[in-house]
Amino acid sequence: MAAEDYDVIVMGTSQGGRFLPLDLAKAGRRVALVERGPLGGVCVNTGCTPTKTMIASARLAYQARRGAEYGVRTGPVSVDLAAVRERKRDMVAGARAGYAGRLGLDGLDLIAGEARFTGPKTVEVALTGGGLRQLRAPVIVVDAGTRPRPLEIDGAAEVPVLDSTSIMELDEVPEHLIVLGGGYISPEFGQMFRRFGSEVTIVQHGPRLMRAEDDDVSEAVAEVLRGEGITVLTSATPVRAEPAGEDRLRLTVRTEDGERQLEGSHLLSAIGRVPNTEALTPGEAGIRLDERGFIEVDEHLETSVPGVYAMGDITGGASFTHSSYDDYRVLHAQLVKGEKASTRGRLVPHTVFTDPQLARAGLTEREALAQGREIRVAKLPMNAVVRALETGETRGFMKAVVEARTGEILGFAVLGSEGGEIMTMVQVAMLGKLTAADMANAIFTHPLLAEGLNTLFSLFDE
Ligand SMILES: Cc1cc2nc3c(=O)[nH]c(=O)nc-3n(C[C@H](O)[C@H](O)[C@H](O)COP(=O)(O)OP(=O)(O)OC[C@H]3O[C@@H](n4cnc5c(N)ncnc54)[C@H](O)[C@@H]3O)c2cc1C
Ligand SMILES: NC(=O)c1ccc[n+]([C@@H]2O[C@H](COP(=O)([O-])OP(=O)(O)OC[C@H]3O[C@@H](n4cnc5c(N)ncnc54)[C@H](O)[C@@H]3O)[C@@H](O)[C@H]2O)c1
Repeated sequence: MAAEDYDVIVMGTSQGGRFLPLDLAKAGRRVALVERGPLGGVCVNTGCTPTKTMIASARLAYQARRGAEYGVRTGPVSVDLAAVRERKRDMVAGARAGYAGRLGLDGLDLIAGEARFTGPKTVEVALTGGGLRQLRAPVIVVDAGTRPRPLEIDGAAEVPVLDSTSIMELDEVPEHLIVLGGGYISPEFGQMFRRFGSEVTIVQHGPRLMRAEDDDVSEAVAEVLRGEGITVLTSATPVRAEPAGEDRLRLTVRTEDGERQLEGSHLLSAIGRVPNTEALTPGEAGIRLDERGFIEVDEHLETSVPGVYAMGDITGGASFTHSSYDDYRVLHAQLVKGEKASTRGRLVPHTVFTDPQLARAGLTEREALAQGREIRVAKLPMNAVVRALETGETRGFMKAVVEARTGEILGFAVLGSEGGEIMTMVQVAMLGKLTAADMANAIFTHPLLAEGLNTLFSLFDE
């Protein structure tokens, strides 16, 4: 079968995969866009959009139960998970349709199917509707993402194991949800389902939740979760799963005090993600993978094969929608505008959508010390922020790490109400090279959460 020639082939329709082909087609290139799943990738379909939509329902349930604290009487609160799911499905459908509506462009061929490399610049697509197509292009962009890491413990095949996608399709609130993992997904879903009414046990094999954070930060997150009635087990490794009577399962975990058995109604595995590289057969093109199976790229996002680029989670870097979107910026500059662009030195923040949110930009205290920097650290509990007191959202704290001599802000973490927004203010200050003194002396409106930043950064004056 003769190959069809294109200027560019893009695989995957996520952050870059959804914008880059449009830009390229508008610039007069002939583009093939190949997608094996629903349009929009993980973020829109099974990641950010649905989770944050469901988290909003969970927060409302939580707030409703706290009504009396604010002098507001509410009746008993119950959650209709099927209705929560419906709201989530509508949100996802809307986001997906919004993107699909923009695709009708001359020069852009959307091909539904699974792409695989057959050579450095040739791709075969197994069409969703049956049949094959052969494509060829001098430039190929891979935005094929990741999927949940499968649980590989004894008995995993004998019990239903939910992942971050299937758990959002439940229509009844689990009686007791056991969550494996202590990264991003586990606390977001753990707290969500606790607020929906489940008993929740989090099993984290590391000694702390969110190990990339400083100890005091991850301890505070665990405290918040425990405060809502979630059992958080750390240094606990799942070793075996088995059925335990009707609709129940038993999980054996290895802890420092020996083996322990947990019984629950549902099991969610959130133990990380693996790259979608198998189906892609990158070896056929000579594309080098790292030891974890992710695609190796340089600072320009070019793989070991010139003209073949990769972006997003499949490159094994920060796994966020905004970092994937920034990869798009880098590729847009190079492939559309013909400029040089790089991922080097970029400041990638993150926000975990627990309530309160955990957010960070820049270095942790541990990372700054490991770099041999002379630092000063200030911490302010959220209950010292007037707005937090007034709104009854006093859990958590803010933490700033600055260079001792110059006051340069090296890092900022917050566990607090609207933590992501607060962190972003400090991130902007970091981008603008403002110092701790600038933040201490700025006039912020009273009584905003932002005002707490005056107080936090003033602590460096003491
Ligand atoms: C539950 C959950 C919640 C999340 N919440 C957040 C959040 O709040 N904020 C945030 O920043 N990030 C969040 N993320 C992470 C975010 O979703 C990802 O970082 C982001 O989607 C990565 O985008 P990507 O460009 O790597 O591609 P992906 O979104 O992974 O999309 C890859 C696409 O490629 C397609 N594909 C794969 N292989 C092939 C092939 N061979 N042929 C054709 N098509 C193929 C797939 O079908 C998919 O559509 C969350 C993730 C999960 C799982
Ligand atoms: N708010 C957000 O930005 C957001 C939300 C959800 C997911 N995400 C993205 O999705 C990605 C995947 O999230 P995740 O939480 O699955 O992965 P993760 O890599 O963040 O965390 C995996 C967790 O599983 C634990 N673990 C690993 N193997 C285990 C095992 N065998 N048994 C028990 N625990 C084990 C690890 O110690 C770690 O705590 C993240 O990298 C993140 O970037 C982002």
